[in-house]
Amino acid sequence: MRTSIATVSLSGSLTEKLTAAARAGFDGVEIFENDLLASPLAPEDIRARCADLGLTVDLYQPMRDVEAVPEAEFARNLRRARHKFELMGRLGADTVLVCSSVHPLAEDDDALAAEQLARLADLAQDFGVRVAYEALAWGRHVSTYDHAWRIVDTADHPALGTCLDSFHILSRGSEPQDLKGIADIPGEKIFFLQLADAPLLGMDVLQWSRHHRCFPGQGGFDVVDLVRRVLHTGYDGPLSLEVFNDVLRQAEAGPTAVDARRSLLLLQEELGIVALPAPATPTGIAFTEVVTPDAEPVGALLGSLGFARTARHRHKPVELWEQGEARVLVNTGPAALPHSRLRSRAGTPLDGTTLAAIGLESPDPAAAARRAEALLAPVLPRRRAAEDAPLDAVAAPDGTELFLCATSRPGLPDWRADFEDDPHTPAPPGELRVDHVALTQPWHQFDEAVLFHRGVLGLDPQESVDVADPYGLLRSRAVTSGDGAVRVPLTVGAAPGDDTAHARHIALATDDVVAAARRFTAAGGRLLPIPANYYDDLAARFEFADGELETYRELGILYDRDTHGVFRHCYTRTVGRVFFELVQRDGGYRGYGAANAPVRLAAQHTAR
Ligand SMILES: O=C(O)c1ccc(O)c(O)c1
Ligand SMILES: [Mg+2]
Repeated sequence: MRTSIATVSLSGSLTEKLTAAARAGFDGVEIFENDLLASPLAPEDIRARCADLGLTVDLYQPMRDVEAVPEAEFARNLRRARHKFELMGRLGADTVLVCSSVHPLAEDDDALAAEQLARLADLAQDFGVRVAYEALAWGRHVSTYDHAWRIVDTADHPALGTCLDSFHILSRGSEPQDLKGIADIPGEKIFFLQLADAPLLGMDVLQWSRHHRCFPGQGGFDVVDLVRRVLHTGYDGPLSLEVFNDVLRQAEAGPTAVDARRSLLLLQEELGIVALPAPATPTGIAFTEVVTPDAEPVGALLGSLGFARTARHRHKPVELWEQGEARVLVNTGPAALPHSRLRSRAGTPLDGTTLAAIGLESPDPAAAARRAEALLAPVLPRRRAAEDAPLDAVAAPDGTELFLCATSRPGLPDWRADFEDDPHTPAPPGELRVDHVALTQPWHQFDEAVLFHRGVLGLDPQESVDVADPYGLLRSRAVTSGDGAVRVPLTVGAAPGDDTAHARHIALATDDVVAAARRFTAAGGRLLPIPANYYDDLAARFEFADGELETYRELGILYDRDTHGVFRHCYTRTVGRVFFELVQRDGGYRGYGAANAPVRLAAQHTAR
């Protein structure tokens, strides 16, 4: 099906919006009136620009407060409409959206609304234009799609149809009986279909619509079900995204358009109208990769955690550190350089150390890369050098490199083959494995990141939680594989220069966090000190065995429980923007210690 996007969903000038939409592969656009009014381009130039970019102008919108008004008022509306229909001819747009009136003079009179909309449609017809009437969820008298359709049906005019908008419909209720009426609308009378999702918030519907819409798959509405119902009517117009969102208004148009189109591809895949390579959900973490200008502090930290440097890359400045099943690459190559230009909030240069890549163990690396590419993820060069193994890798929205790995699997390229073992240092027999890898995200990319990890990698998003940081509020949402072998909490919300809240971390699972913490400190490692107040509160909330709480207090071990089990965890100091966590997950505990995160974040700010 054709896909379209409303210019209001993208930031920048009209030209920037059009370019971004075309580059992301959209077939058309809805031109929002304000974008046209603010553009220095004449309508004919906009039309030509769209044609050059391969875009059709699928809708001009909105016309407001047209119907069910006193005759003198309606005469003025027709005059206004004539101007707009002329403009649409110059623009090359054949459909105009009229949203249901919020005008104080509008009357609760369906017959009048139908009669006036028919007269509007008469005029539109003279200009070769069609009118699509849409119920705003907060319309004064018409606020539901079935009411708007009844009026259109009564008007019975070939140039008048309805526009369905998933937000207005689903924000008012999405029980099957609320949606049954869609089947009664003939497909050819649905002139347009606008799609938006939204998080389920208990708030005023106008504010919800104007500030919190998101792309399908990023909120809580069942947009797929709605579109399926609309397609059953025979509707064959475009699937068009109309997302009013405060964050997207500030984000760059190019990446937003890609995010938008990925959302539509996934929606069409669910509907069975687009075939994409099937997801090959990762089965484990093969490695994590830290880039750093100086391998020494990272190596010292890894050493205290019981890791040993077991191998080196054959032609790149990359070391492999191993302990148990956990593997960390330490890369001091050119990738480490751009980060060294980062500045902290205080303006001081940041240590560029960061977690820049993850190796995901994949059941089928090539297929996983094909799916990622089909979903518009940048595919990274398969070989960095002629001698390297041809590895499949793609970039996540934030630039994190995701290597799709087949570790020690015969017949498939093996990242491990690029490393030469140090004959003197075998991997230590430790017990650590990666429990989770926490990836902080740029503030404007959270919804995109969650959709990417779900749609591209096949990971399941978990509940979203808010975490208080001393200098902001962070939102955190983990994406996981069904068996928990891959767990990636995504976090966002910190000011860009806040290096504490932006630090990423690798959590290592152990069966005995007290023993692991003691080994770490005995090896010279320093754990993050946790305030005494925290332990006083723990004593109030839980009962502990004799001496247990004292041990946690002494080491800085945090404690949490859910309905399944118990979580004990502690943190190393931070190097640049990377730290480690030791975790003990017992009895099927599902979370990540979110209840403790505010204390941890405050302690990390203090430690800096
Ligand atoms: O918020 C609004 O005014 C508005 C305008 C046009 C639309 O298509 C819509 O869904 C909402
Ligand atoms: Mg709309």
